[in-house]
Amino acid sequence: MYLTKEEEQILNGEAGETLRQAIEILVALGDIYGADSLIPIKSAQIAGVSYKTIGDAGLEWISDLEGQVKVPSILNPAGMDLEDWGRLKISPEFAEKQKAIVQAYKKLGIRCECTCTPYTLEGFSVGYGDHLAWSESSAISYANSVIGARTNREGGPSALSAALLGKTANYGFHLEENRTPEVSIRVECPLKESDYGALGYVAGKIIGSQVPIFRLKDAPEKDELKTLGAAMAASGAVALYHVEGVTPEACRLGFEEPEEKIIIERSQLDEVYESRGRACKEPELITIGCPHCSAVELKKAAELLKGKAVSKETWIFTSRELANRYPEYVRSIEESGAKVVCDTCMVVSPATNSYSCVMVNSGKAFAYLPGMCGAESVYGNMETCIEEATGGKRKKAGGSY
Ligand SMILES: C[C@@](O)(CCOP(=O)(O)O)CC(=O)O
Ligand code: SF4
Repeated sequence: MYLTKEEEQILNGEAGETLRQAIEILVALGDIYGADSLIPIKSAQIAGVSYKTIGDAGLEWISDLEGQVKVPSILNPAGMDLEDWGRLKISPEFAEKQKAIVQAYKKLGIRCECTCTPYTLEGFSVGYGDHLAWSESSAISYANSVIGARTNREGGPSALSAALLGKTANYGFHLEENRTPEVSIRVECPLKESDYGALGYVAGKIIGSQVPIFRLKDAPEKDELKTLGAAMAASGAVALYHVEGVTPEACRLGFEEPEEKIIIERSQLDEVYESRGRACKEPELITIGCPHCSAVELKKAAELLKGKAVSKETWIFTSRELANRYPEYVRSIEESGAKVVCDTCMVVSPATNSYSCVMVNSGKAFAYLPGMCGAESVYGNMETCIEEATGGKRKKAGGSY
């Protein structure tokens, strides 16, 4: 791989040990994947924040790093709500470690709003064709597919290295030729909301890490694309997809039909919804917001919960910025007894590990909860999740239940 004189000096340790390590990681990846050079990036999104997933070894590594990131950089969800960790009964020991991890990242100049939907935040804009180094799989999929930006599936350490250098190795999805669809997926039935999560769950299992182009009957909304991509990245390893007539590259570049073709039927999606009888019958916990809820999703949850009371533990995850921007939605949700939780999620928080059956409206959470939290997962749309949470109960006049 070609390195500039300055990059050579960094590799020789002339800019300090942190940058030497960082460039070493990027050069190693570049050599493995055949990159010609390092290229500048617009931003970095760094996964590997929850103490539950990175542990003491991760904390130690980050704490030893020095210097400042060179591009706008932001963190993925942590293991707890950083302002109110007691509400999901996180232990003080965990909280101490988690705070230390976030502090260590902050010292490097990284924004500590912990979210997997950074593209919704003020001052973190991402545009078509931008090169990025992002590492949370749903955010990667959204940036690549829905925005038309360019990022590989970075790991936490490589995204952090890229943030510190302001560069990444030029291979994979940074190159136009690797962004062409390899398989076409036709779906004839109409799709709505959580159907896209079910579709992503089914599609990801079939296509693994291929780049698909979807031919759909309806044009999905942004949140539906978010949920589709998140699920495909979890049940498979899809980092980029196109939707004919919808996503920017499909519209601008007009791809040819790939040779490999798949048809997904309604019955395959129905099987995901039918998980309830198979896995567990009685969810003890309801979780919404994987990926983190958008303003539209928060509003919908608030409307569905208005005047109702939850009888089961119910957590709704979003970014702190959106929760602060829409206090009226948060109020409506919390008046029902449900909790709006920021900075974390049902997958990376240790809180979920104390439940054995969890209901979700996310194909990604559906795929990950058994492995990452030891809980069976049950799939439903947001309405069904809220019905399950409230048991159909309405709040009595005067506010008592
Ligand atoms: C589950 C996931 O969304 C977040 C957990 O990863 P981490 O704790 O940020 O390394 C990982 C991913 O899918 O990229
Ligand atoms: S909410 Fe879902 S998409 Fe976001 S970090 Fe957690 S598991 Fe990943």
